[in-house]
Amino acid sequence: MENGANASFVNRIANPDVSIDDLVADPVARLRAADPCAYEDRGSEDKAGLEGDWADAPNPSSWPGVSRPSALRRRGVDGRDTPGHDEGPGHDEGAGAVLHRSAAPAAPAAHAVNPGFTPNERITLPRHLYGAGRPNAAGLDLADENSLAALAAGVTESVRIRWTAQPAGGGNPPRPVRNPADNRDVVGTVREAGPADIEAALGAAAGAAPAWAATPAGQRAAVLRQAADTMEARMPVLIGLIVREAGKSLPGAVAEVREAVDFLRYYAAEILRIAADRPAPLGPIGCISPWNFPLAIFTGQVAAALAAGNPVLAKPAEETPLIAAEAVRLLHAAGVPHDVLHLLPGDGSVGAAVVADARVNGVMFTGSTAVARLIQRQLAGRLTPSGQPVPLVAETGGLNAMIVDSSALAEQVVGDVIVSAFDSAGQRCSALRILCLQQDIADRTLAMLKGALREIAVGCPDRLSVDVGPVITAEAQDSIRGHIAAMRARGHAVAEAALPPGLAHGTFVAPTIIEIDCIADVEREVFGPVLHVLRYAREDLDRLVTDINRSGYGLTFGLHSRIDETIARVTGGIRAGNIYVNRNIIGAVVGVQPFGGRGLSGTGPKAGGPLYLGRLLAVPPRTALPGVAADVPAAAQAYVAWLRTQGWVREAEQCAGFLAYSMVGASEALPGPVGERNVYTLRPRGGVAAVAGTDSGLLVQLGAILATGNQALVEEGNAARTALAGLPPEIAREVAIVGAIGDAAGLEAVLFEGEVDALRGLTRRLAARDGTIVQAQAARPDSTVPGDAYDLARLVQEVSIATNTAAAGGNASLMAMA
Ligand SMILES: NC(=O)c1ccc[n+]([C@@H]2O[C@H](COP(=O)([O-])OP(=O)(O)OC[C@H]3O[C@@H](n4cnc5c(N)ncnc54)[C@H](O)[C@@H]3O)[C@@H](O)[C@H]2O)c1
Ligand SMILES: N[C@@H](CCC=O)C(=O)O
Repeated sequence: MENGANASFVNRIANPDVSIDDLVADPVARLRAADPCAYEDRGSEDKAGLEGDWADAPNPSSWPGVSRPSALRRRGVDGRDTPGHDEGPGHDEGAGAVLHRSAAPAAPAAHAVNPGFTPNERITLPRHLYGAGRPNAAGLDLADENSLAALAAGVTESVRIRWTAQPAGGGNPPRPVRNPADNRDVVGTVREAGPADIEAALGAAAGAAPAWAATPAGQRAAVLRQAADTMEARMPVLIGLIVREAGKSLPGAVAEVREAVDFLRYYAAEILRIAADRPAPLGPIGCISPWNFPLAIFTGQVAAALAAGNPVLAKPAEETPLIAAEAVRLLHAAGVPHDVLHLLPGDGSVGAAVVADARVNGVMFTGSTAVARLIQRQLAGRLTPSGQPVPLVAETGGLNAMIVDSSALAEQVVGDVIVSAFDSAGQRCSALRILCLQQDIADRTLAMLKGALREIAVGCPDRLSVDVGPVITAEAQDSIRGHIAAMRARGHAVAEAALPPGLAHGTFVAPTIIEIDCIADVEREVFGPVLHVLRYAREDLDRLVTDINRSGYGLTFGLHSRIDETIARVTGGIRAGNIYVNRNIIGAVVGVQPFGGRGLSGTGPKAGGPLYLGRLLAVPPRTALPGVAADVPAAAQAYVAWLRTQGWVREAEQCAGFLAYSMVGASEALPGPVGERNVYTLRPRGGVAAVAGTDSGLLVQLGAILATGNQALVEEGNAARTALAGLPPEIAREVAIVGAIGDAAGLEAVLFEGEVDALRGLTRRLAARDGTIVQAQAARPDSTVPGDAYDLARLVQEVSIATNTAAAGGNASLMAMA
């Protein structure tokens, strides 16, 4: 079964009703017999491009465009006369006609090929993967001619629409939004928000906060679900807009709409899950999003904030305001009141004005690490009405690596690497930046990668044949090209794909591979189609993991290996939020692979994960993951016992509560497709500072820190430190006495108890630091319930591990089914 037995073959070989003759029958002959017209007249185009290389990849997450009908090469999916592009035959035909004539035949239904076929009831249908309460977002089969006809009609409609984006107040004079694949194509116009628009939106949002907070969770969830249904139904039109405004490929745009729909349904389900706690919202939230997921991330932030009962000031990226405006129109139409959700298009200055306003009680930001730090500095010193530092959820960039050892299957590695590095023209925070190949297999794998590089089709992404579209702006293009030129000048070997002619009006960058000598050769996140490749010796594996961790980023990480011990060792040692084993490292699915990083890559909580809504509430639910078994460290238990022996009765009670509510060490398998195992796990964060004005406060903080498996960092100048005298050695080991908290290495979070002015000062000191964004959490002054003084969810590190279980020898879980 090793090496390439696919799941259906494995399933059939285990079926006693399938004869040997049937099993070994030629599948092509079988298809022809089922539909004599199938595969006629496709000639040599069937073998063109990547299709032949990847079509059999067993990974369910392989490049979504691989099954595209290659007969559509060089032809706009909407039949539009796209200027400057090579027009294939028939470009002047109507869209439906073009697609109808050139699309691949729809695959015959399974029962037509195999008359005895009945679906296995134990294999969940895609729509029901996440249970009855949350339908999976519908996809769009780009190899099916009916789907393509619907897509063509939607895209054509999308081209006819005069897309606009503006704030409710009217905004500044209009400016055109151009297609990055062809700057002569004006997609629509945006009126950016001016100071009066921002002020009006903030005033209205603050005024609307009580009513939205009082709206029952069920009603808010219903509105989000309605928006999800509308968005799903409108998928083809939205795809047309996303492709033109953001330069996304057609498969990428399908995934984008699906992710947005999933976010809406996920957060609707989540608010219902925790509604019994009657969670109180924070108040107006600023949602600031990037251009690279202009619908999904924009919608995800907004949906979460709305679900939690907060009004929203939504600031999309300046490059992609049109799709954001359409999402807001859909949400308003679904029932979100206009004074609750405000679109504020504009550049960073609009975002900065929202962040600066005292009425804003939380900020959700996705974008660069540098801007996240600016926002933290702007928020420093401000507190919410409940006396907490204003929450900042920042999801930022990554220097993502993949390690491939000599046991990995080269063909599978190459497919996963090409997708990870070059899908979306490398413009994903999750994209693979550094590939680490074990020396023994490096030459062969690199040769295969360079071969695959030559096969990547770069071009205008409105064509199904195109794998890689433009980068977002001329500025981005210059910056990426500058990096490639600088690496070449430094003597690194560079291999570039060829750019086809006819792309002069777009901002394209050829997919590129650069060989490097060490991780430190890559100094920053290069946000484009550039893959760095490093060779390592087998005996240096641990050092390599350390070097990757040392970069300070921690977003995605990949490992290709067939050796279980290596998988356990590397996934246990790597510090990344999303870990992928024997598959590609992009395309996290909402609720399946909760997404987000650590260190320079983000603050958490993970988007599309169970802790997310808690951060958008004034008082988060105490038990974010009911029913999961934590693994509370022995030192934490011993600490509670010690407190009791010392007569700290109230403190011992509070800390015993922490033991009950700690989630550290918990692991949960999340639902997903067969052939993949998705485990969500909670690890200790690392160093957590205890900053307390009283002995009692410090003792309670220590209980929270130990209950979550972290190391306590206590300032040597802290007068309350004397309360820790006499700690038994097994507990004292978990406490480090440090100089200034702000300078402490490994600092991940801070617990605070004391005066308001001291808290304000602390937030300013934390914001002034470089490196990881560290936030403080103040003790709840009104806390009377044991385990309630601090939100323990903020002291754990969420990690998602997705493993392709079908990578070695087919899908064993299917084979094991009766
Ligand atoms: N971790 C994730 O989930 C994730 C997802 C997508 C993108 N990213 C990261 O985003 C970056 C690319 O996106 P980008 O170029 O749009 O990022 P960016 O930081 O330049 O901009 C992001 C948003 O912040 C706004 N902004 C800029 N300056 C601001 C300020 N001073 N105050 C408030 N808002 C301000 C921008 O207008 C935009 O809306 C990459 O680094 C990528 O890795 C991360
Ligand atoms: N969630 C997306 C990346 C978002 C950032 O760009 C992925 O998993 O590929």
